[in-house]
Amino acid sequence: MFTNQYVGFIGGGAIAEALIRGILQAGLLQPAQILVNDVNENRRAFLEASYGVTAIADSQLLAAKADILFLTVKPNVVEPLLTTIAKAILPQTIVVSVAAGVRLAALEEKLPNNPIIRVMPNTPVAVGEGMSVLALGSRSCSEHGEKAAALFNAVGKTVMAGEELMDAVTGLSGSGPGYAFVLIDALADAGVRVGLPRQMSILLAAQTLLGAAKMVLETGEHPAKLRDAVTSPGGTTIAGIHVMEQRGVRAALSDAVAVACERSREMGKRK
Ligand SMILES: NC(=O)C1=CN([C@@H]2O[C@H](COP(=O)(O)OP(=O)(O)OC[C@H]3O[C@@H](n4cnc5c(N)ncnc54)[C@H](OP(=O)(O)O)[C@@H]3O)[C@@H](O)[C@H]2O)C=CC1
Ligand SMILES: O=C(O)[C@@H]1CCC=N1
Repeated sequence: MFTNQYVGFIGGGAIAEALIRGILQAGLLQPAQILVNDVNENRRAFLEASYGVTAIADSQLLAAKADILFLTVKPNVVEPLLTTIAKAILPQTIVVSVAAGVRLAALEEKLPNNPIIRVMPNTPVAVGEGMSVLALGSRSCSEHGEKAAALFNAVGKTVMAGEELMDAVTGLSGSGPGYAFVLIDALADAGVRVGLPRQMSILLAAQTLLGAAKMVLETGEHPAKLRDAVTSPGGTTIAGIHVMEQRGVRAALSDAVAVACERSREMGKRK
């Protein structure tokens, strides 16, 4: 599907690196097929040295070469960047924007000919366990969607959705690894508090969340049913869960997702 094709990234930061690492690890593309642009020369050199990809200092040159072009800059940089590359990009190039809050309509206005796809991935794409949600723009057909989905399927799970769900997706799975790292860190600290060595505690916390997540995905059971199976009557787990409920862990997570979703909405309104 990607033979003799170039995949370009403008913006070589955290999410671009996670995608490049995951895509190469999956063997979907060869390093020579990946082109990267970043304003920072050191960053370009780092990506070239670490992954064997080709760094291009001029974003217009990269845009002109890419068959699929990822926009992996911060949301406020997307529109000026599109003004810069609009004349250079070929009309058949598929543009994939991962910028939080940036609407398809705004992208399509700036690039009037290209098929555009808006995606919200997350950083676990770096280890093949990403969660990416794709929304097709008005000029994208199913073939464009399948091509983009193939890249994201290689680095995790993929769902197609309407753009109206993107702010909610951003609040849950886009930002979600951040919440999960806080939880793992907090559990690891808690383990240290009750006497576990630090490294062992981090392993126990991370593997426990990984195992629980895998059980939800593999059994298809409702998480509440799986939780019930851990909680022996009068036992340890129900004693711990009682404290979580008392301290509002559920409500805190609910508010975290709602506030992040709202933040994504606000970013979409910004001119
Ligand atoms: N990180 C995440 O978990 C996720 C991020 N996203 C989205 O991905 C995008 C990038 O986020 P993230 O990777 O975290 O951000 P980073 O700041 O890590 O990466 C952005 C990179 O782009 C560079 N840059 C800035 N301006 C330009 C330009 N005009 N041309 C080329 N490169 C430029 C930045 O350099 P400098 O720092 O010097 O300005 C930086 O290296 C955002 O829109 C975000 O919403 C989406 C899903 C998840
Ligand atoms: O924090 C952010 O704005 C980006 C979007 C989703 C995850 N990181």
